[in-house]
Amino acid sequence: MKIYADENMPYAQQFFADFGEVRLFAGRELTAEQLSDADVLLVRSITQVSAALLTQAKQLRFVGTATIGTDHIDQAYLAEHSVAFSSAPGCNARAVVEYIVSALFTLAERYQWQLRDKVIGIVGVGNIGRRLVDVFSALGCQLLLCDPLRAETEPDFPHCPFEQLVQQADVLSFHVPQCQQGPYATRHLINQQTLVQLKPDCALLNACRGNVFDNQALLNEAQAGRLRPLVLDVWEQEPDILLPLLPYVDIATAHIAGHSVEGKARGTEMLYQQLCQLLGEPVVHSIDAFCPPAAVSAIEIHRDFGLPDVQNLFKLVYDVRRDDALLRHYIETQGFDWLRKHYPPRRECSTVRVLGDQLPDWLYDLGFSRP
Ligand SMILES: NC(=O)c1ccc[n+]([C@@H]2O[C@H](COP(=O)([O-])OP(=O)(O)OC[C@H]3O[C@@H](n4cnc5c(N)ncnc54)[C@H](O)[C@@H]3O)[C@@H](O)[C@H]2O)c1
Ligand SMILES: O=C(O)[C@H](O)[C@H](O)COP(=O)(O)O
Repeated sequence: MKIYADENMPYAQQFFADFGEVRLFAGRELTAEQLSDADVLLVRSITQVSAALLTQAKQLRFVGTATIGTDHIDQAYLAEHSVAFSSAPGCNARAVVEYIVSALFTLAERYQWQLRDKVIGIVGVGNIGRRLVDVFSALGCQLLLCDPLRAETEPDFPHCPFEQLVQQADVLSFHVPQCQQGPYATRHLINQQTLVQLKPDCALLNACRGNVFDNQALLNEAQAGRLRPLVLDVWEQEPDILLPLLPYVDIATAHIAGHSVEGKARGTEMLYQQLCQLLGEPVVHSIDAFCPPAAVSAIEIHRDFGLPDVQNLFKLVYDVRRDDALLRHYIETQGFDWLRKHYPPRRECSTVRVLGDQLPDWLYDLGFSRP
């Protein structure tokens, strides 16, 4: 069996070598010719799996993407050609949550906010949005949730229509899939018109897909002197992002919100489990055997613990300012894809056990492990 895997998919050899030869490829450079003998294709978000790419892949049985988003996959084509498909829902949700929490802690410090005074709007309450609700509820923040699809099927879902959210929120964080058309299209949810309706200092965070925000509209607004806190992990036209926007962005990163060691490894593991199921093989590998130990795996706390302490504890695990600094330093010399390929290891809060007496439950709701 020939297994083609993106070179940025961690542990691909370890998970898949039992099934055959694992060949690594550069995500944006894969050609139809290369896939002529492929049985399995494993991609990340930068490979467009289209009819054109698969024209010569006559023996392809399985396509997997080690990501949550699936907008780069022509799933209808795969179904028509009886090629099994799997994504990795939820694999890096925790990493994105920790990215957003770190970003909001940074903004709170920079603009002297009390997070509890802010109305936080979450657009898209799926795998990531739900976890954010848990975390921000644990921190005592006020939340408004917008997810019209959930509202349709869950009568108790506390849906706030987007138009209302735009007017009321102090912070808006987006966690929707890329969807170009239809009643729930997400393209340019933030555009010239919605920007005018927002509170002037409403912070905008995008860690889902670049074209959910009209980047040129953000630039126009900023160049007209209307500045607001901005956090962008994803951009229109990656990897060729709108560089003039950069000076106006508080936290700018290279589509790495989900790139924790665990998030990426879980993505590979989930595809491995799917392939085992397809082939009727037992699951014998797990990321526990492959992920290295975290530098800090336990801390002890023996006193009252408040929000400032949590912010410091969070920084011990992940501080998004590191990734912002890397982007600003390297974007023009090395480029967007280089930053992603050379992303320094980042662990999730779950790798740190917090020990101590009478610690509040909400500490663990944030993702830290119990003793
Ligand atoms: N930056 C990163 O590294 C990174 C990492 C992981 C995921 N993502 C992106 O984040 C997105 C969300 O991830 P997820 O795991 O939470 O996905 P999910 O599918 O679990 O949840 C998405 C939610 O958005 C809702 N939704 C769809 N259209 C909407 C609309 N127009 N308005 C409001 N809500 C809408 C859906 O009903 C669903 O509940 C993914 O699709 C992916 O594109 C980015
Ligand atoms: O949808 C996702 O899961 C993320 O956007 C994913 O982490 C993107 O990263 P990539 O697969 O390109 O490394």
